[in-house]
Amino acid sequence: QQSDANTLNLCVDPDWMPFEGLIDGKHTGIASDYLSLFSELTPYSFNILPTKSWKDTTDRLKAGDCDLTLMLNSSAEREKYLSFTLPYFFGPNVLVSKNDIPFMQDVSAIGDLSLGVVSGYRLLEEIPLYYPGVNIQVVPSEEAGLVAVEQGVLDVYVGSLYSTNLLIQQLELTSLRINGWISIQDKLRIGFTKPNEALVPIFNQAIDKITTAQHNETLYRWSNVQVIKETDYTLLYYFLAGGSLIILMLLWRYVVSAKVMTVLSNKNEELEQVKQALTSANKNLEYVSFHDDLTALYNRHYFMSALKTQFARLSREQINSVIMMVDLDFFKKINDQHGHMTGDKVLKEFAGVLTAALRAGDIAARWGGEEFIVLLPEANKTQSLSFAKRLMKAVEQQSFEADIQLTISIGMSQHKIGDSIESWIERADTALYQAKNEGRNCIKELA
Ligand SMILES: Nc1nc2c(ncn2[C@@H]2O[C@H](COP(=O)(O)OP(=O)(O)OP(=O)(O)O)[C@@H](O)[C@H]2O)c(=O)[nH]1
Repeated sequence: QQSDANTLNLCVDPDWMPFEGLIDGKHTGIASDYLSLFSELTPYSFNILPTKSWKDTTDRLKAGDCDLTLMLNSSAEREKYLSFTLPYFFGPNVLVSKNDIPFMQDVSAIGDLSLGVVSGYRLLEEIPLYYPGVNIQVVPSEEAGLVAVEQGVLDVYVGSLYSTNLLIQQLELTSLRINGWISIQDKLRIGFTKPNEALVPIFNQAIDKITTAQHNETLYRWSNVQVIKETDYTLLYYFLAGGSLIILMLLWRYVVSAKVMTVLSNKNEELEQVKQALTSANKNLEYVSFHDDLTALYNRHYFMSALKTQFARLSREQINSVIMMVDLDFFKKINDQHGHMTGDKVLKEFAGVLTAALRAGDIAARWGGEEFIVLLPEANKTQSLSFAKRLMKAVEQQSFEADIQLTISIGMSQHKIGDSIESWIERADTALYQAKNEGRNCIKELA
């Protein structure tokens, strides 16, 4: 249902502030900041199809009316109809209860208490998996869950720190406290419907380009996280007039509650620190597991999983695509003559030259040592040959560390009917072997 090739139909969650919302039909929240970034960093523009609820949004994604949604966790259920980018926004999930429940370090501390979870949220799939036996009560929305805790119908509610905290403030649910945290974090990604899964690597590249400063700016603009700790002094004033005995009693009560508040406030600080440490550790882990640390290109593991995601569609629709193996010639000599450190610099410089030559949607990765692999989806023979020649020329013109004159050998294979991922890569590898045997600094192709 795309209105033109570069316009995507976007469905959002109309009621999940500060992540996103539709206010008078206008998209707002953290997701709207990221939408502006994606409009700049990709060739796509977005047409927002208004929906009434998150359920309506998921129904329209399943029906294929929308092409994507911007901020959601992946889950086994959602993988059935969506393909996900890398996560780009991380946030903790917290436990909310009335004041009189002690601080809860994770879901296991809940015991027999009832726990409210919103219908359709991924937490509903994952909490029973990680914490079997918890007394879960399904609620229709975050607001309904928090109000149920305020009214004593539910003991605890679990949800995102940012959205629950905003709702507690907006609805003035002053008896509620953010009173613990759970180890299941939100890792929010873009979800594309299956017919649009080819866009995943393009948006992954855009996500890679978002700077830490841009992430932080968005987080600070919208999160405004102030864990609520207000004390109601009205009763105190009233009883003060009543007599010194009552004053003494109240003073005693006040001292006790102040102590509780201090403990709570320390816990909230701890929670904030844990949250920050978790967020950056997770980001780092994601990055390290998908990238090569020397060249900062994707690694073999990421390449294989991205290829797997695209392969079914390329095969099914018989889309012309090419795999290219690129190997630096006589690299051992460079190490031997100039040292390993110089060798490392040359590898990094080459990765820069390779990255600059890519089109949006191409995926390049370090295959191992001085060998690199490139997937050119939707490229015919002429286009891929011209890419290979352009790359060889760029390497020839690059002034590498220590004035090294580098050349490369390239083996290419066009995807053909009946190919498996392995047979396709193996032909590119054989073509590279031939290029090496025929004197290097050349391109060989196996159909
Ligand atoms: N500096 C550096 N060298 C590496 C790295 N990984 C692999 N190498 C070196 O790359 C060299 C590859 O040598 P060979 O497989 O003989 O290939 P070659 O010398 O490039 O020769 P041809 O590929 O046949 O042209 C070895 O000396 C490895 O030690 C790395 O991360 N840094």
